[in-house]
Amino acid sequence: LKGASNTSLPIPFVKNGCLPIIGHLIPFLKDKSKFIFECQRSYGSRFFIELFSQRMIFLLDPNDWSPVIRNPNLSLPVKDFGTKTFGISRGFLDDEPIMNEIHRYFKLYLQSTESLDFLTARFSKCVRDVMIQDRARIGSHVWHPYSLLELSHRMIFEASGRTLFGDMNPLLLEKEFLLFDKKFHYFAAFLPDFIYSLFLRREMNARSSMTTYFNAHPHSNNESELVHHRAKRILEAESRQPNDLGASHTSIFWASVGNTIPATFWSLFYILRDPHALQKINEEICTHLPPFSFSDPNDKSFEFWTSGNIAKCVYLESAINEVLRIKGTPMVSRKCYQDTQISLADGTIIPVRENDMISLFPEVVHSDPNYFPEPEIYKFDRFLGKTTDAIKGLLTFGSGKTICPGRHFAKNEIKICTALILQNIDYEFLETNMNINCVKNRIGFGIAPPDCDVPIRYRYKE
Ligand code: HEM
Repeated sequence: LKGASNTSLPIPFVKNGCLPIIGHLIPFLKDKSKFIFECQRSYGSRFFIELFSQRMIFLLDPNDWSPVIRNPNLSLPVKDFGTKTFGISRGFLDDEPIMNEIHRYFKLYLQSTESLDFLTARFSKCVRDVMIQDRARIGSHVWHPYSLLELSHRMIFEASGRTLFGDMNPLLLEKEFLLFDKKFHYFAAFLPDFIYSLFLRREMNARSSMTTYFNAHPHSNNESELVHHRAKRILEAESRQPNDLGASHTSIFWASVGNTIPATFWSLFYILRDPHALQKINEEICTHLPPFSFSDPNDKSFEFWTSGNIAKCVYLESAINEVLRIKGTPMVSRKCYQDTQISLADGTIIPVRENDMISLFPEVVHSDPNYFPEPEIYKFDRFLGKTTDAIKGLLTFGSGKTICPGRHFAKNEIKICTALILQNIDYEFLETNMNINCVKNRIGFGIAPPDCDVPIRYRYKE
């Protein structure tokens, strides 16, 4: 075993499932959750594995997380994501001044109260527009057979694309997005290049089509400030290669919908089946968020759908946080960019080499009864009065300097879709007692979609 001779770490090397050259790649890609929990049972909360020649050190005890998050030599492998996952050139990603500026834009244009309110109201309007079109297509008060994931996709995909990118038609990219998204876990696993060109050619082509589209349309009318300033800065950069703008837009496009669609699915899946949650959430939506008119083109009710008013829906907030806990299974990965050491909670010091990866796996905490009593049960009011940022161990959006900058917008998107569906749509589940799990190989990248869709029928209320 290659890794065994490498052991200079004071923590065990996992022997199960390790093959020559590729190391633990197969069990890791197949079902991360199962593999990590099995390793935890055999080796405790600290162990390491190998993926090709890279060491991946797992620290599953949340008491060990803060020295990792705070260590300046460890950070989210943004450059690997950029190149391997989205095809951005390495030279461009190495341009520190540009990258720092773009990072600043994330804070400024996704998180400031003014920008967040603008994006939130615009997103509400865009979902309303999608609903108006949909209602015109299927008619009002006519039952339409569909499925819950499709409905979540339909409500989020176009509205989110238009909110960020302005007057473009996101549906032109839908087929390519779905192809790429289905195999996203391979792109985010940073595999050797030949694997992509040999086995994932269709998905590579789909990604290229999105890049080409965005290269040809760097700006659109009514684009968000984030997209506007980012595109402008990228176009000015001397380090930029021809595809970098399109690839960077593709990365934001994916980031903005790749997790929000499954999160909305799970939110509806749990809330719609819980009469008590439905009653409480319906009451507060009715009080704080004005319904819109399907017939009045000048209706401006979406302007009241601000972050402030949405935040008044405290049961909805708690219900969404509970979805983020029960289905939020990211792997918070930090790459080591310079040899360093980490001093863990019990005083153990771990030497970490350049190129090692440290992984925290919040699902271990999200499903720990010491943190969340009866963790397997969805309790819509579990987080009443608490915010996700304040809850120790709930790391659905990552942590530290690179914590997801879109998290407040993402939560508003999920809430808006859920609220608008409750306000405007009657629905019925066509099958009860379905046993639905997450797509296993998507675990580790945020919120995994369901492994099968849930048949429903819906109709617009009169
Ligand atoms: C439910 C939805 C979402 C989930 C679960 C999610 C989760 C995450 C996670 C886990 C990270 C890595 C953080 C880290 O390891 O420190 C991340 C990064 C990021 N997310 Fe999100 N995200 C969501 C929605 C969004 C949205 C709507 C946007 C943009 C509009 C967005 C933009 C980004 C960006 C730009 C980064 C990279 C940050 C950096 O380079 O520092 N995300 N997200």
